[in-house]
Amino acid sequence: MITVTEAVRLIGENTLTLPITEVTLTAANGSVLREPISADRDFPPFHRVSMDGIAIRFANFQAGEDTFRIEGVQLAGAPPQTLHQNDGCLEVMTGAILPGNTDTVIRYEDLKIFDRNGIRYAHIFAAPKGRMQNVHQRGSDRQAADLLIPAGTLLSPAEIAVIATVGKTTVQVSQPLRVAIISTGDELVEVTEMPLPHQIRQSNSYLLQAALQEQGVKAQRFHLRDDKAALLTELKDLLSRFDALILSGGVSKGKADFIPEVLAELGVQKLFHEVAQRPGKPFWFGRVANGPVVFALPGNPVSTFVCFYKYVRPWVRASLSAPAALVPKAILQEETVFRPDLTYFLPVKVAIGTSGMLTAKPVHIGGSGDFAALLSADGFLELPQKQSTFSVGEVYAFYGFRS
Ligand SMILES: Nc1nc2c(c(=O)[nH]1)N[C@H]1C(S)=C(S)[C@@H](COP(=O)(O)OP(=O)(O)OC[C@H]3O[C@@H](n4cnc5c(N)ncnc54)[C@H](O)[C@@H]3O)O[C@H]1N2
Ligand code: MOO
Ligand SMILES: [Mg+2]
Repeated sequence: MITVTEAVRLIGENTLTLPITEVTLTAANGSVLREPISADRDFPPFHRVSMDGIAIRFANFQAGEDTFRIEGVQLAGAPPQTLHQNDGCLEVMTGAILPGNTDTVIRYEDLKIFDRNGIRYAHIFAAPKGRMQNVHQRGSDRQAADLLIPAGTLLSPAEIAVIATVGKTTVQVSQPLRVAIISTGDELVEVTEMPLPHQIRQSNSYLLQAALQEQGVKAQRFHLRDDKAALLTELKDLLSRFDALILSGGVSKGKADFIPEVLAELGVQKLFHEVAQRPGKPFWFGRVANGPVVFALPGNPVSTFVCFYKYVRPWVRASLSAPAALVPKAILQEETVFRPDLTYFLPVKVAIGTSGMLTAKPVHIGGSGDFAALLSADGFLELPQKQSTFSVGEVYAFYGFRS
């Protein structure tokens, strides 16, 4: 049996580097960027008018002028005009380039336009604060060639907008991770079936599929019987078609717990079996040399759950070259005693305390088969192996499963 820290290390040493693929911008959301994105021009690329109104030379206002003859209109999208008379003005619209020979924009709300002898004037009644008022200055956000988005970023709508503005219609991202979720067990029937008294509907593969979906991974589900020959044939096929297999069930000491021996027969090298933790002690992990990775998670649903968030999710993110998920700390709210020499993953409900820190209240759970108890929890606190009494006010790593 190995420690949680050892298990994390061994899994971390077996992250994959996925090949790069080029996708269209419209299909890139949720993928991991594999090329840096730089600014092709300054942001903004010209002095951009940011309010509808008029543009003047500030020096003229400073010299005492408050009424300006309107020379014309500068619309957004029109090539730049130039103010001809120093004491004149041009009407300007949000998004337009600032006209030549002007440096200040005054909003329509701060002026009055009137007509005298067929000539239009703007009279300002709220003094402009200074040069470049209401002008979004060229290069003030980013400069041409600045790095905007580093490789490894998980693309979200904010990145998609920036990639669009630099003129890229396709982008290099990580190829999708091919994951098979495999539930095992003769007691399990499909969700659509009516279980007999000695059967249950299977839920772990749905849990895993949903949790992977949150990481942008579309996994396929399979179900296999506790039949050694069938397991050998089916798992052999799945190992040849996927980057990772996530199994649930069949890894403990039962008469039908065939998974470790079947994987060994199929040439999957065992990296560990059994981790000093509760729940999830019978967790098995291995890999085909330079090939697919196999997580064989214990079947009890809460174990599957904990092992996913503690081990599988970080591996998925690292393999996608995505940044690691944040693991905040939370302040324990109730004394908890756990004597076995194991790391204990305690289900908790969290809140934001008066200090602004996360606080964690233990959620009672009837063992690792009681997954309904997780409906009242937000995640798990990792209570370290070396300690047995965990006091109020102590802080521990919190693995949340609600986004
Ligand atoms: N003699 C021992 N027995 C057990 C030990 C042990 O150390 N010595 N460990 C216990 C622990 S801890 C766990 S966790 C389980 C792990 O069992 P397996 O990985 O072998 O899983 P199964 O036996 O197939 O199933 C266990 C339990 O979980 C239910 N299950 C399985 N798959 C699903 C699914 N897809 N959806 C819903 N529920 C599922 C299954 O029906 C069983 O009730 O072993 C202990 N035993
Ligand atoms: O992992 Mo087992 O779930 O401790 O019951
Ligand atoms: Mg078993």
